[in-house]
Amino acid sequence: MVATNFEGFTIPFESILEHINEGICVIDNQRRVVYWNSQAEKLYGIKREKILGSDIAQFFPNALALEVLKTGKAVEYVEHRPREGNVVVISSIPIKEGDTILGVVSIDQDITEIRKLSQELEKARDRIKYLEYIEEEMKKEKQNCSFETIVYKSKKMYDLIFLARKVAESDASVLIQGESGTGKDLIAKAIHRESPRRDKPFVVVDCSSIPENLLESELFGYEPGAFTGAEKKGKPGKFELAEGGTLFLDEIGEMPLEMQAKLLRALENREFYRVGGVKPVKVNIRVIAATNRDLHEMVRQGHFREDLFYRLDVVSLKIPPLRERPEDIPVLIDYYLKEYSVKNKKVIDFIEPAAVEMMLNYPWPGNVRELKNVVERLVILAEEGMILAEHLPQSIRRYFEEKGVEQNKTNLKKLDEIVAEAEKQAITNALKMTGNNKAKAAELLGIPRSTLYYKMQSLKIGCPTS
Ligand SMILES: Nc1ncnc2c1ncn2[C@@H]1O[C@H](COP(=O)(O)OP(=O)(O)OP(=O)(O)O)[C@@H](O)[C@H]1O
Repeated sequence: MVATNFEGFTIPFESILEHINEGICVIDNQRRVVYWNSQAEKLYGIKREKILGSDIAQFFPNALALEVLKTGKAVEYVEHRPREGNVVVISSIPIKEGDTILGVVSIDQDITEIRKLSQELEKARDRIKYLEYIEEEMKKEKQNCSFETIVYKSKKMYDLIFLARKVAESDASVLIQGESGTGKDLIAKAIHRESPRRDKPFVVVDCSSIPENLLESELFGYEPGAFTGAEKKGKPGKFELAEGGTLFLDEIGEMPLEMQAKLLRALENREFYRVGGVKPVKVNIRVIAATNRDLHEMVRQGHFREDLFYRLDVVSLKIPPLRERPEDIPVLIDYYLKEYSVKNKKVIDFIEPAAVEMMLNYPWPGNVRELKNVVERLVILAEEGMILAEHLPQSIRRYFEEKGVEQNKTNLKKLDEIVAEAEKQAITNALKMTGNNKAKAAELLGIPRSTLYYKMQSLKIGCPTS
């Protein structure tokens, strides 16, 4: 190796070339490898002793250096994949003396890691773009906050939403019934948002959470000084606050009977009295009521006024529980996976099939609310974008464990039946073979005679005719 002197200092090129990060290969004009540094050894896994002096084409038939040796023209930054998983960038420069080509030096830079990192970066960018996209889509849906936010695929829900959309255009009272978590609230809001009253208030009264003695003033408001502890100026009730819009009476089944009578009067006359008031207040509202109780049954038992029931139940919407519309489960899982992926900035790439299987077969007593919470939990617990069955809450896993035990019990019963069947067959055969001689049959079967009698009786075996 040539060394250059600079003011008496010999520059150790060999040592420098040995320690740089690029693989260096020099060939002479006979294509023989005359220099091969340690980085090239590492890069290509070929020891110096093996390659030095050999024709480079033996090791790299398509080596760029061969081309450069022919043309005498430098080629720079060409990407090359010498081995599976390796990416290098090669520059090959001819070594010339005048017009004569003496050889070629190639500088190979391993960019495998850089390439990997940039691919990761690209992937991360794609993920962010994906999350931004679904976030945008969901925002659009939420802005409407109408029927677009209701996720379903089942015929049952399709029919229900069809009816709800139709009724939204009218002013009819609506009674929404369904188990807790089936989406009564969601549908009530959607009806309001798609009704001509959409720009007016949607006022919610949760009849189950207001103490009985306050319910009247909550609904109808009160006049100044109506009762101790009341605000001096008096206060408008929910009826007045909903003027022009929709009053949503949630958990109507919890309303006390006495209050039901007052509510009925207000709904029929479209006017009411504030507590302590003497002047009737006129209102223009639409009423939507909801309950998870069986109102029909409550009417039958005298816990709910029949006249109020019919007043509210002009249009009846019964939301089926999730277990009765399993086709909705996958779309709901998908929807909430997207929602919580965005919220938690996590992309889910994989869900263990067992987890999906369990979610599809679970009866969801808490309906969509329960499913939504479970999916949120799964996204939070997911590691490296993977959701596993073990991430499901105990309640669901226990359900399947218990089901497994039941299953085993029935399998055991089957096993008993199989054994009895086999015994019956063996005894019948033995009796046939011995011409119904029970002593001989017992001997043949290797059991005491008493056991044979017992088995014949319990398995209801008569003496077979041959
Ligand atoms: N079809 C659906 N699509 C999307 N989300 C739904 C659907 N049904 C219910 N949800 C969601 O499930 C949760 C519970 O729904 P909601 O509060 O409307 O139920 P509910 O029947 O009013 O329950 P409760 O009787 O306990 O008040 C909400 O977060 C709601 O957004």
